[in-house]
Amino acid sequence: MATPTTPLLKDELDIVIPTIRNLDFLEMWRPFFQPYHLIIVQDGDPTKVIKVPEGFDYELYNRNDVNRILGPKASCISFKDSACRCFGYMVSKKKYIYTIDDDCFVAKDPSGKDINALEQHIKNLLSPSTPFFFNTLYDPYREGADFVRGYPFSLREGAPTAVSHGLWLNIPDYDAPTQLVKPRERNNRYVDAVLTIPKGTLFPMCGMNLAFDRELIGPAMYFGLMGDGQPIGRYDDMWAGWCTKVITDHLSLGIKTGLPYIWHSKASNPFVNLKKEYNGIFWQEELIPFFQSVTLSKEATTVQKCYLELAKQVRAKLGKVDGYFNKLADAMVTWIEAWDELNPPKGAITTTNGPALKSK
Ligand SMILES: O=c1ccn([C@@H]2O[C@H](COP(=O)(O)OP(=O)(O)O[C@H]3O[C@@H](CO)[C@H](O)[C@H]3O)[C@@H](O)[C@H]2O)c(=O)[nH]1
Ligand SMILES: [Mn+2]
Repeated sequence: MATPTTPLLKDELDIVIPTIRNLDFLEMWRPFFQPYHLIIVQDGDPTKVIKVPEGFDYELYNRNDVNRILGPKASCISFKDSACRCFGYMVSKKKYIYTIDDDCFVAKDPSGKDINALEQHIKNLLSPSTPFFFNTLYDPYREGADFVRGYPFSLREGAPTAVSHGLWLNIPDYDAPTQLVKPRERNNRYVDAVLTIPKGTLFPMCGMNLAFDRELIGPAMYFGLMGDGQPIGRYDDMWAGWCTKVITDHLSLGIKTGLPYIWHSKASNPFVNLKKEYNGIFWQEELIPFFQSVTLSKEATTVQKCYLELAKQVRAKLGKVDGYFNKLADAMVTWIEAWDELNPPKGAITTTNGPALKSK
């Protein structure tokens, strides 16, 4: 009788789910997610009771918990926007994070087999990336592939993978204008590939189906100031992705995109999205050149140091685009302070009582 295998990274990975809805979607993921610990970040009204399906090991945080745990530093955690999910990254104690939206379901591959998205993300994270030289046969570490002729042997060791960015079948993650002109467009194209995003190239990171190595890049995964009281929304994951990419480039880490796919079921309202996004659509024409021009010093040897240097440059160069970026630069610093308070270096004596877990 074959001994049951322990799920990969069972005790080293947390699944972070932001939610304002219910968590029925977990039933479909049960075969893949049940062995893992969930961190549920309940957004919106904290008096609303979110039912977690039986049999899952979880901790759940609502806005009252965020305020209780972070005190005044809670100001850096967005309210009424999926950006709140980054609070889950901060309170986790695990090496890896997988975050997924509550309207994302198990997709099927072309053979009709259910896709274990978590397993593919783990494979992506546990194998190196190739940011310094593009391999035309895609992921060279994958079964049945390799480096192609002309690929320098000195670069074949690759770089540690910090982020694994998955994709979506059915409802693609389009911005509001695209959603408005193509309301019925569905993504049915399953591309069987995992690519490393080359060094020096930015990308639009979507938080819907995303995994990362928290120890390599966690402090950079701040999803910004979005939603309630802010002039922008739905750019939380984009902001985190641009900050993360300049930092992984600087620290010689890799980011992969492609497999795994999930099935994205809900198209959010394009008119509501347009209101949330309109500043972002306009500002990003200034933000992209800013991130493309960012340089970090050789003293920036940790993610926190990189991030604080970045916050300084945001204030200096983007504050003139809009006063919002001064607030965001402050929030970036607060985020790092809160991160370091909740995640002191191993062996450090801590004064905080740590996050009080609300599990069952
Ligand atoms: O105020 C809110 C709104 C939503 N959530 C939770 O966040 C995710 C995503 O919500 P939703 O599926 O409604 O939004 P999409 O437009 O499909 O999401 C895309 O935009 C990104 C948001 O910037 C998101 O990551 C993308 O996938 C769900 O789990 C909601 O329950 C929330 O917590 N607060
Ligand atoms: Mn959605």
